[in-house]
Amino acid sequence: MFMQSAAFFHSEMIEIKAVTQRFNGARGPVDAVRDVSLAIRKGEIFGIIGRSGAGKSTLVRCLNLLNRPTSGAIIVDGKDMTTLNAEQLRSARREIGMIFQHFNLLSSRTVYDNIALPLELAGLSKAEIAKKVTPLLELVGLTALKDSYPAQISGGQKQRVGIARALANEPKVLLSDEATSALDPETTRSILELLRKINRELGLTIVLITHQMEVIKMICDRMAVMESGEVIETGEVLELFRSPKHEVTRALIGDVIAQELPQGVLQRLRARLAQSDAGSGTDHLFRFAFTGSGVDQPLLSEAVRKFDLDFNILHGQIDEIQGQAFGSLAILANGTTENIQAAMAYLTAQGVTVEELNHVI
Ligand SMILES: Nc1ncnc2c1ncn2[C@@H]1O[C@H](COP(=O)(O)OP(=O)(O)OP(=O)(O)O)[C@@H](O)[C@H]1O
Repeated sequence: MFMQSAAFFHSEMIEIKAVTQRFNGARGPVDAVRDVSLAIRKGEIFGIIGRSGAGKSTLVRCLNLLNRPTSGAIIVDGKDMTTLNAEQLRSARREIGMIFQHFNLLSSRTVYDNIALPLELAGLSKAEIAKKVTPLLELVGLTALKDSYPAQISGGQKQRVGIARALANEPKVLLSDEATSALDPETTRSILELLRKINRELGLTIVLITHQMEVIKMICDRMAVMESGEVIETGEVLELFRSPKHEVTRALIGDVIAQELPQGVLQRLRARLAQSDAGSGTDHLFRFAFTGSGVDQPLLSEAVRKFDLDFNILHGQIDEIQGQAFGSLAILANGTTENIQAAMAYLTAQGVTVEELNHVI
């Protein structure tokens, strides 16, 4: 009884302990991942975000030992992956499914046979395979397309095949390496909804890597931000959106705003901010984040009146993150430096998170 309870209370599905992955690049050794430690809980969707080259793919490939870390430990469901022999590793890998940006389907096999592949490799009979593949087709909504070939289906449908194939061995963990990066926004949303459904219905732990904050915002519970091989910030998604601490996290959030502004507006904005930075302008770009009751209070008009400012709303969004209303506004504020500072202090005191974006847009 006591022996079991230790395992029972073990709520971490994956522990990454001081992992470093060194490669010998053309210009000498490169630490693609440097001294990373993270704990990923059972049943959560954990997002890892970073710019291209930050080390996300390398880290996620360490989790199933597609990359063997140079140092450190990877513990999945209580097992240290780095100490397993070849046979043990094969069986541990069956508990970790993976999906990819370019789907990696076999073009000569039908949808059904692509999903069946891992089961064939595991030596199951045709009847056993049918028993597993049929409900998987149903789960991902592809029953009607089971006899189609990859060339005959859309990108979103291909990723659904990839997801069903990754689930065939009933894994405990699903790794997603930029699984929606090749898809349009609407298809991205439908694939992320499917991942959320699988997470809830099967209790599957999902580790998702992406370079898009939108993806994190839509489905992740907690997240880590990577830069130059290191994890620089980690926490609840809502908390990081509300008050990002690191410049890179702020810039990734700023990207969402920059992407949604029309090109002309963005150029004029950058020109105005450059003048202010050079000391001859009075514009400042801010992002205001509100949660809960702050969303529906007239705080902004109060600040404008009280401190004699002009606010030009450039971008606004009200979302739900982890079930809580979350509002974000990008505002170009114009006024004296003194008044702007006083207004921002006032808004902060009212519970608004205020962040200057001049240097990240
Ligand atoms: N096999 C390898 N040999 C040498 N260097 C490598 C190898 N794999 C990755 N790197 C280097 O490690 C760094 C991190 O790469 P990685 O692919 O993990 O980043 P990423 O965040 O996933 O970016 P992207 O989204 O562009 O793939 C890069 O500088 C890359 O050039």
